[in-house]
Amino acid sequence: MRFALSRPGRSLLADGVDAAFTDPHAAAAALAAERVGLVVGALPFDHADPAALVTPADATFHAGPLPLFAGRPLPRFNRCDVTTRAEHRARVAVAVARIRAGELGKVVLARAIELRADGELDPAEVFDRLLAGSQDGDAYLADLSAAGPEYDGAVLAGSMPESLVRTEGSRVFCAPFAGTVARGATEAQDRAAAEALLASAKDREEHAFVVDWIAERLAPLCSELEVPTVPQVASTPQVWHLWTPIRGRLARATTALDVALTLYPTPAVCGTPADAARATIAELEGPRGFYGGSVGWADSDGNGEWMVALRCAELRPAEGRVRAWAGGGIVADSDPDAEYDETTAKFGTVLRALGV
Ligand SMILES: C=C(O[C@H]1C=CC=C(C(=O)O)[C@@H]1O)C(=O)O
Repeated sequence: MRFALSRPGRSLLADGVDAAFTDPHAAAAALAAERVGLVVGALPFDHADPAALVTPADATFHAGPLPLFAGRPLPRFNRCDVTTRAEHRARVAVAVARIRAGELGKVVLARAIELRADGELDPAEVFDRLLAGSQDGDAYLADLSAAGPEYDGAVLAGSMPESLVRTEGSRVFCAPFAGTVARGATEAQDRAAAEALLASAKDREEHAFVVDWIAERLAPLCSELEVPTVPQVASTPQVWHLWTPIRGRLARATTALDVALTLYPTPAVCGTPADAARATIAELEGPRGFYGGSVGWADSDGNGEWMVALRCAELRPAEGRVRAWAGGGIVADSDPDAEYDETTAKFGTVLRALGV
């Protein structure tokens, strides 16, 4: 399996390679000129890094989520934290100081963990468990080999309902997520957590940066654009998020990949102003690879969907190695301990899938 995207509405499984692209703009141009009919794969967090995009030899669309495949046992994993609690807290404190000094409005800081498998690591099995653990049938898998020798045999797999962009011909939808609270232990605590999130000025501010960014970039492309002013709440099994459904109509024929390239990385994974946020992330974290990028597909008829690459792990089956990231949006009122705990809750998606 080279590529899989499971979504509640429409899913795609793809295999084989007819053409490969490290430059996403070349892939978008090939789609627009109808030299290829379909492109699938992953975009890295940093636009300067190579993408892992292919025109697959075989592709099958499914109505609704993908079915679960036959389960094989996973190996056991030994875990180590790449970023310690103290390091993450210190990074958050630096970011808060810069935001309070007016250098930045928001920046998303992530930490990484690494896991070593004691047996065969099968990406299809990890994908299956991510899908089984999701609430609404959301999961993705993208072979990263097309990005070059550094990624030979590497696979990105994750599960998160945040859709960067979906296009159906001229119709365009975005579902930005930002602002988080962990799920409550009882039904009453869970409901109270969601209500507190909706009422949180800090989380509303964090969320507004993302909605404003998307609206600003979509507006020039659209003849109609609907941007709700009040967010809603949505859950994963681990956390509640604020999210906003944005809908529009594209003024000119374009591909979903072109729209994704215009929008990503949004301030749900990077920050505002984008250049200052990107520089802060590079300085405090180092390279992110494909975490915070996007995974999806686009066809030459203007259809496609690109997910925000979050709640994910990069799998290196030949080395039995897994690296996962989780981050959070930092604004002026962010608290370093709460931010660390938020990343712990977000890691739950990948760790539960790996049985850790
Ligand atoms: C950066 C991540 O989540 C983003 C998506 C939703 C909520 C977020 C937040 O509340 O900080 C983040 O912007 C991550 O999962 O690593």
